[in-house]
Amino acid sequence: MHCSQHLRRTHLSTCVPLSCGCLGLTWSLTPSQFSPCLSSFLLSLPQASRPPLMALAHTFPCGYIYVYIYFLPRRPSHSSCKLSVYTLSTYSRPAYFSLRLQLGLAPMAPAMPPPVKLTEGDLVERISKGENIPDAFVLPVEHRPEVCLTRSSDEIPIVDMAGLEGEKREEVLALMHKACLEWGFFQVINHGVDPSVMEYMKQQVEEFLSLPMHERAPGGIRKGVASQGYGTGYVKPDTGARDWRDYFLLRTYPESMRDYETWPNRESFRDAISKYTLEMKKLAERLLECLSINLGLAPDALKNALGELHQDLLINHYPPCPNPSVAVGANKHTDLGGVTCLWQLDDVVGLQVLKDGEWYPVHPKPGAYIINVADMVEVASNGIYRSIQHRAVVNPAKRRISIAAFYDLHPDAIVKPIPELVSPERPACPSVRFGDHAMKLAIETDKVGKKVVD
Ligand SMILES: O=C(O)CCC(=O)C(=O)O
Ligand SMILES: [Fe+2]
Repeated sequence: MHCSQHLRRTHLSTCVPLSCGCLGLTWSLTPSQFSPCLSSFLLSLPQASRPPLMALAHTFPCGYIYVYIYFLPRRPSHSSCKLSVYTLSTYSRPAYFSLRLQLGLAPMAPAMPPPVKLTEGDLVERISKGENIPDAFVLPVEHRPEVCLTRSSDEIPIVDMAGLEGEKREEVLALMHKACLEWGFFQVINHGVDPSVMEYMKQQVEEFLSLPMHERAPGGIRKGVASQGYGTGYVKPDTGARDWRDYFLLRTYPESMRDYETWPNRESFRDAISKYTLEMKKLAERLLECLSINLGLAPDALKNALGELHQDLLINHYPPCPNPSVAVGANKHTDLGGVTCLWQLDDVVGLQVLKDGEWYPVHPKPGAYIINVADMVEVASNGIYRSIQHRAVVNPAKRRISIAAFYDLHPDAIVKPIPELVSPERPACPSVRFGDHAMKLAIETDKVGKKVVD
């Protein structure tokens, strides 16, 4: 039987001929409809008549993956089959991999497109000057952010840390505990970070972002996921799209790991970074103490469980986006380390937190920090505290800047659930080597074979 006819008859009510002619069909099925449909068709064929060669390739017009399936004739009776090309226009990358796995193929297609090499001109900041957003940023429909108008960020607890020093201490700790359990996120005010250092940092960051690119990135645009410096987003394996953000990533502790070659050669900027990151270190350590106490542990329990601090600072720069409903600034993720202290610099909304399947915006509160539990505290707390997914959406009018200070770990640090938090009712979750965990993202990006900056 002619494969394409069988497929058409059995499964495709919406097929239309390819506009370029003769070779195949185009479907407009959703990924969830599609994957079971095609794979069950292929698997239902008797072994002998399964197409002997099937190659899948893809490209990203409009952010979708097109999958081409080539069937070559196996037997003379199949000669009429020749070569059939099926173009699947709504097909997401995870569905693509899962289809390949279901068909017994390696997750990677044999021939992947070569890595896309970008130059300075491809930073989002430059692209944002255009009227349209390039296809590389367009998310598959199911990943597009809805701008949530109904949820209020007031629901995310605000913890006044000034109360920790006085008679309200128990109340403040209890609020933090509740926030960690229910949200994995909270905001802090009166957090003790020197306001003059915050102001200095803000001014230096704004000045930095107005510098010409060769001064912002003296060592060139950041290379690869593991290096420091100024750069731009990668293709995300789960969406196939790039984030609409550029960023400056730097390791700040231990101090010996500061890669000054990638920092702009400006005394005041370096000074601001040093002062600011020291404040962030102190804040994170204080928070880890509170979280430890709230878990019924000694104040230094989480700090000891995480080991030496490898602090990373990420200055996120989200230029205005001509079509924010189809792109995202930072795609949904959890943070890798212990805790994150995030500062949204201006009055531009962007951060959203996932709770019970809904995205809640976190409106910037002047001078406040947004604190979130990250993956390694989830492990150390044996899952009592969870590292919650969040993302940043973009807008057409204003650029947005946020600064995240990550309490990251030595790559060899092995984080285990703290023994006091393990019980027969709550058996130990698996231990994690931080370096392996952090490399997961990079490896996944490599697997896809399509790094943005090579
Ligand atoms: O910009 C934001 O609000 C969020 C950024 C973020 O989550 C991150 O950099 O890990
Ligand atoms: Fe994050």
